[in-house]
Amino acid sequence: MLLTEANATPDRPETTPSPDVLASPRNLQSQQSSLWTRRQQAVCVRHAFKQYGSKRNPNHVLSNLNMTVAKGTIYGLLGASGCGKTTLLSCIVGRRRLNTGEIYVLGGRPGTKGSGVPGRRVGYMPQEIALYGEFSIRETMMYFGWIFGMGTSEINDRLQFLLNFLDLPSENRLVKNLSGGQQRRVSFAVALMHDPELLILDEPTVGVDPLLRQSIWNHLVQITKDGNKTVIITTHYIEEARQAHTIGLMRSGKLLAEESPQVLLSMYGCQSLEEVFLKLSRKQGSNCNVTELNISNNVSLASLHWGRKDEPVYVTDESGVVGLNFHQSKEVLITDSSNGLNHYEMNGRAPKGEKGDTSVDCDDCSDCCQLTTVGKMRALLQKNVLRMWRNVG
Ligand SMILES: Nc1ncnc2c1ncn2[C@@H]1O[C@H](COP(=O)(O)OP(=O)(O)OP(=O)(O)O)[C@@H](O)[C@H]1O
Repeated sequence: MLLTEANATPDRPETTPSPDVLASPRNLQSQQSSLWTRRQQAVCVRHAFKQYGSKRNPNHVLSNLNMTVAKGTIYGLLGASGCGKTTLLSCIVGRRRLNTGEIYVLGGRPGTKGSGVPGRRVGYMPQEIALYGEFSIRETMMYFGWIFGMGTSEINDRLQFLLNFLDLPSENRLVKNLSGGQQRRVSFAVALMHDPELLILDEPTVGVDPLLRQSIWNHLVQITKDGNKTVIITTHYIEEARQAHTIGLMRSGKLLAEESPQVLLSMYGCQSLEEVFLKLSRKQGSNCNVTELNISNNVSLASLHWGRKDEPVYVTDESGVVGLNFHQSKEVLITDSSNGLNHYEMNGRAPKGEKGDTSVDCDDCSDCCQLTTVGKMRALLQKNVLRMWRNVG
């Protein structure tokens, strides 16, 4: 489907409408039905707008973007460097907020009851490495396992699997002494640690050798097979995304297409996804209006040299969403209190100048930032002791 809202959603089953709905005008019934279908998706983004910069000099990064990620699928999000993939993922995991638009994650809005964000229903591997350098691999896994409410023996089992699967070095090696590629794999392992329902991976295969890359994809295919797990993945290797169930081709702040790889290839009569993307980009380029030209991310796709932004990236500390950090962070969380979106600091207080309720609650609240669980206390204690100890001198 091109340049339109995705509709890969099941129809609502026949149920007896509530008295409210019976009494309402017809249009309310259809609104309710579409809200229902949005909530059935793993992720559903509607009419998303996001800009950086000032009002006078805005950098429009997301521009009326719609995205539908069905449960139990792998969704490959592709686009040239700077087109807004990381920004979109950050909004999905609740690290940033949209200017306008709606996001539903596992049935709720990020930061609200039942959304699973923040929480252990979601595993997020951010693009940047943001681990505690003075932790060993094992300590890193223990720390995040406890944060996610896992027991020590469960963590140990999972650790052995992940060390093997991701071809990691000895569990006793300190993170700061690992190569960049190894650190990225530790970061990936952290996202997989608690076996989340929704995995959001921002370029997990960068710097990974082709054999391991293939086994990572095999694993993703395997975990989504029974329909209970969903993966959103961005990658520089456009052809590897053929293994995804759905591909979202992103350019200039929107999705040019959202379809299965096979449908895209046959629809555009192309041999490769890269060709499809070029065709669509040219088409969009020729339709471009003034507003779109103002968008900063019209990077030629031909080169596909997808570099990195040099902006510092905010990392949520101890939130159970991102949790990876070289330094202590006061990253804000987002909650949605009756129609409005608010920022919150990790201590639950609204930042200066912002009003709001301090509750950030969700159904599976044992891991929410609002509650301090035994595991979380243990993890924080371990973190502070280790960091103090290893930084002596
Ligand atoms: N915190 C920020 N403040 C201002 N501008 C930002 C910020 N973060 C990103 N941008 C800008 O927003 C645009 C989209 O960036 P984003 O990181 O989302 O792109 P991307 O598609 O993930 O790129 P890449 O593939 O290189 O990681 C870029 O022009 C970038 O410079």
